[in-house]
Amino acid sequence: MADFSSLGLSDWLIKQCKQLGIQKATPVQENCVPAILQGRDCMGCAKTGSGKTAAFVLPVLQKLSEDPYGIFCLVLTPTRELAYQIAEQFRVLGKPLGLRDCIIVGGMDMVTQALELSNQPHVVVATPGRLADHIRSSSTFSMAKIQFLIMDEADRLLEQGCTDFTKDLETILTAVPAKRQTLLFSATLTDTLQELKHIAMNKPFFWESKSETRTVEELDQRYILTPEKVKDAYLVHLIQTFTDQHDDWSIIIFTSTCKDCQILTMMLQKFHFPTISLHSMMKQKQRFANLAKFKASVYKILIATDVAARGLDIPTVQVVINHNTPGLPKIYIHRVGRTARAGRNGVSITLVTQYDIHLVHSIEEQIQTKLKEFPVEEKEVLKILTQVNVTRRECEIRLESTDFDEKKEINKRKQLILEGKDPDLEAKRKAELEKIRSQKKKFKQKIQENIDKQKQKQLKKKLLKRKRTKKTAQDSA
Ligand SMILES: Nc1ncnc2c1ncn2[C@@H]1O[C@H](COP(=O)(O)OP(=O)(O)OP(=O)(O)O)[C@@H](O)[C@H]1O
Repeated sequence: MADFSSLGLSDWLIKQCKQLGIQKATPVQENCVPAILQGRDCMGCAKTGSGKTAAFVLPVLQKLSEDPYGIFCLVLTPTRELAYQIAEQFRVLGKPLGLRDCIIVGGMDMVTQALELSNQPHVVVATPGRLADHIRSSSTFSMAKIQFLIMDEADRLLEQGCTDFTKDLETILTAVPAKRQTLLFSATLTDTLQELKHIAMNKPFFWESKSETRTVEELDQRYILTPEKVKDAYLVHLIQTFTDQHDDWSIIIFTSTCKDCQILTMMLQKFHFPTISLHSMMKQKQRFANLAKFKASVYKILIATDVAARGLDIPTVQVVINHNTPGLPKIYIHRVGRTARAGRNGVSITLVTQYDIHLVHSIEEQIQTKLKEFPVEEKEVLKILTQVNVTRRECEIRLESTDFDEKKEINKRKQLILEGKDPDLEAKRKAELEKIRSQKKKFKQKIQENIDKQKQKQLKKKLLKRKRTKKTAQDSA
């Protein structure tokens, strides 16, 4: 690992790093910092927990100190919690500069944010949706002079997943100047490289950590094969074992849906585990409060959806449990990357049902590592099976008696309205699309059936012809 002084960083920044216990540059910092200081666009792809944030924060602060003005730098990131974490790094490292930052994320007061933006902060850290709203609705601030556009978790920002940022990114990209430095970072950049090259247009410096595996060596990656019905009993057993054995361990459990996240939280609380949840159906203030309590180890277990899968840096997390096997290797890489960060050790355990085995194979292929089985005393699990499943059912019934599903529907409708769509028309459009899709499927099936029939006919004809030729040959012989 290189000394920060050899990277071209100023003494005050090196001193600031030292105060934080950051002595030597990690490879992504060693390679990207000099290129950024030279004024180049940069794409950095390095494993989770390898210090990508400081790789862009440090050179930006150095450039800012040479010519301080606002708004100098815009950082985009997919989740609200991550925006706060990045802003914190800017604030801590940029303290000697008297850095002014501003966080623009959904779920928080828009008027306060507009005021902060009009005060020309040096650095704006934002999620795309809320920033685009401000750009569309306000003329009290300008992004026209920014020198740096940074996209952290850049591949997620470009993905058209459950949250599609495309339109908001278009709005933001028209508000920032063409002459700028663009920096793109993620642990999984490679799938979206071509799209990203359109954003970082000036022959970007591309750096990718050279390693066969895509997860860190310090991570012990395990799986447990379990029938769906026994999954929760395994979960309770695992947590009981870890909490019995380690006082200071924190655990993140990832679930596939907000509802599952809520039910599991209720269930583990019933078993008196110090559990708290994080998902997108919660009010933003509650989300921040829960995360803060987990970070402070007031609660040792965080149950979360993929809203917590990327970027979050919580050193006490020793274990990540995937309650569902992630459908995409990329999601797996980010989830398990919440532990074993910055050279520490960690364990990940993925609960796998018989229907998920193909997913595990594609994860293993991508990460170039075989997951090992996690040994569990099955007898112990079976002992608690009935109690766990009864408790889960009770929690499900309790949740059904609240307006959780209704809230979800309302949230969906709210989101559509914010996007300028009519929820009823959208529902109709979706139903029609579904109808067309199923008609197409039926049509395809019919065509396939016809092709198969024709093939069979041709085959029969061929066989018959062959038989006849053989017979004529025999006759003439
Ligand atoms: N040079 C360094 N030496 C030691 N620790 C470092 C160094 N640089 C950063 N760190 C620490 O490493 C941890 C992980 O860094 P960071 O959050 O930037 O990782 P990342 O690469 O962005 O991970 P992810 O892909 O999960 O977002 C942080 O706690 C950070 O303070």
